Amino acid sequence: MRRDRTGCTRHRSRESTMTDALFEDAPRPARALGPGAFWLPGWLTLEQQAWIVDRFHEWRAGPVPIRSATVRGHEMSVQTVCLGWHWRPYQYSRDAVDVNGNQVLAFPDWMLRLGRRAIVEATGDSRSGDTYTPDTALVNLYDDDARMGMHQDKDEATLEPVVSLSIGDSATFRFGNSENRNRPYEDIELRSGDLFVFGGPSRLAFHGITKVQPRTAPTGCGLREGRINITMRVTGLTD
Ligand SMILES: O=C(O)CCC(=O)C(=O)O
Ligand SMILES: [Fe+2]
Repeated sequence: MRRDRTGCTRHRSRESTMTDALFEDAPRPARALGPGAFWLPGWLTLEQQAWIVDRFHEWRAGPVPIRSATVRGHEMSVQTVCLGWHWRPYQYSRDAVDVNGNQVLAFPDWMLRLGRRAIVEATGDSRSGDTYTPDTALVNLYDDDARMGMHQDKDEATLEPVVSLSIGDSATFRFGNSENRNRPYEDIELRSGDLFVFGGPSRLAFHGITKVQPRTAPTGCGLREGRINITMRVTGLTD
């Protein structure tokens, strides 16, 4: 038994222990996919991921239960629960008028602090940590077959950056251009613990999830199957 770099416990044969030194997982350095778009692999520790998954189980139960939003008569394959403001295609409200009319849970303080740290570490701009004030989070749950088509996050009244955190199964994230959903785009694999930030000139880039890789969630992340993605945003709305 050994622990890998992410603290993940795995059972290993003697042979695989020997070959690890030869064929380690390639390192995944932080990188920019475009101006204002930053990918920081392995940003959350397994402990943080498991703690957030515990919170997710609280959120999904209510006061507004997790549900698949209906877009032009079709249910999305992803299920969503919101914090701070409730999102439905294509607007925000405090009350979940398309679910049960209840007010969504408040946006938690710890998530505000996490969002600020994410922005500072992604952009390298320490001042942004004082001003970035996300007031909503969309928490998406993907099963093996769930996808999210190419879209822009444009229901917010500001162009403040979006902070995205992934936990559980890996997924193929397609990050494109701001003109349309076609090429040029780049496909990257978002794994459990990865941070992705898009703001500035990339804030309105089209993006989506083309595939979830079942059974790739690392041991200890809190999810045995499926994928959670949290996107924090600044709605720019007031009551
Ligand atoms: O699941 C993801 O990584 C992306 C989610 C997303 O684009 C959204 O919720 O608007
Ligand atoms: Fe999005």
